[in-house]
Amino acid sequence: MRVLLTGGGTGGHIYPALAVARRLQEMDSEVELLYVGTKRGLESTIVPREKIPFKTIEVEGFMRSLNFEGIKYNLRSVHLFLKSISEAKKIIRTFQPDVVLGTGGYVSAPICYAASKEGIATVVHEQNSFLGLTNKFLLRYIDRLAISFDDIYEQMKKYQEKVVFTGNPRAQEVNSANLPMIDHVLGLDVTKPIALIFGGSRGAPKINQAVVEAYPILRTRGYQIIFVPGEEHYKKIVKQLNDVSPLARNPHFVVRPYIDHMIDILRNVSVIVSRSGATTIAEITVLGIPSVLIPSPYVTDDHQTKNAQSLVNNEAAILLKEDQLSGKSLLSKLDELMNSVNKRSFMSERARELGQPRATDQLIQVMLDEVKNKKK
Ligand SMILES: CC(=O)N[C@H]1[C@@H](OP(=O)(O)OP(=O)(O)OC[C@H]2O[C@@H](n3ccc(=O)[nH]c3=O)[C@H](O)[C@@H]2O)O[C@H](CO)[C@@H](O)[C@@H]1O
Repeated sequence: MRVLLTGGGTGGHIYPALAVARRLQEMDSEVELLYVGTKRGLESTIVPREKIPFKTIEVEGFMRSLNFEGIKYNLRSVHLFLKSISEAKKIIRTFQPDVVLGTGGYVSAPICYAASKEGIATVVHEQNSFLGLTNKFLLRYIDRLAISFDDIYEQMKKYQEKVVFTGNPRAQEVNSANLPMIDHVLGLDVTKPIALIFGGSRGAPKINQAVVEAYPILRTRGYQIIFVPGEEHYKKIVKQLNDVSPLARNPHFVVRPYIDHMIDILRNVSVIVSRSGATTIAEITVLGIPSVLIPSPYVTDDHQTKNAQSLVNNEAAILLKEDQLSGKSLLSKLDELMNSVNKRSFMSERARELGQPRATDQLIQVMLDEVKNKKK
């Protein structure tokens, strides 16, 4: 079977596609994969490292504001989009996939559109509790839309028969990974609580700033912390922290620009402080990790607040709004969780109730069903 995967820009769109890729390879050693992304998206570094054949096309998003600059930018995007459809068709005709899976981000629009026009089984996965712009556009052309939050169903209107609930495939991957038992991770003792602080796949300056503000007190608490400010912000943040107190003298406070093998870390942390991107949510719930969620207010239709709310409503996470985020509030939420085993185990159970441990297999089944349907 030949499977074309596409999706990108940020990790939240890439890791679900990779979870499907790895599971397909486990199920069928003969499966042929091709991943199509853009040069600028994170996929251009993440996917080749996974040794999955990778091709790029040029495509850009649209600007929401319609001032002169916005219109100029959007005209260029329309031009690129039309060009990218013919590039996509070429890739599809050469690779001849049995099925195409799109996991969102601009790049999946021309690929999934072209695939459906070429009569190929096309499945799109939406990670969020809100239908993204790309997926909204694709809905009328594709065969199935797989979703991760039930309440999105209402937004589908006349396309509801295409919608199927699978969950986010990254959940099954992090849950079923066969990892050796270890006693240390990044030099920290896994038998004692570790908190992981990060701001999605690209880092979040406001979260980074709050950590820098909290650091003078945080370092004296002696908590084990893994802090991931994001590649782009790493150098500046390390300098700011070192100015307060050299990191070398605080071995329980580990800072990394990006974590390549997040599964190893996730399986060994007791608390997470992060944005509420949908794929992070899928990981937190399936593993039952207590969390402090700080939704990004800069995303479409405030969807990260909706993502976070699904956990908060089940008492599985603490919500910290960005406008209330400071060194002080971050420290107080961290204290609340790091100092109470009972609270952590209660939240852990509540989070796990929302986990989706069979999501990859369910999504693959939908893809296989569509391949069969096309052959009928
Ligand atoms: C600003 C923005 O547009 N964010 C969107 C983007 O977020 P973003 O890409 O940040 O997505 P998520 O939080 O959903 O996923 C991040 C992924 O990156 C991984 N990770 C993160 C840091 C690191 O060092 N190493 C690593 O592997 C996480 O474990 C997770 O698997 O896509 C999500 C899924 O559509 C959306 O819900 C978010 O709203």
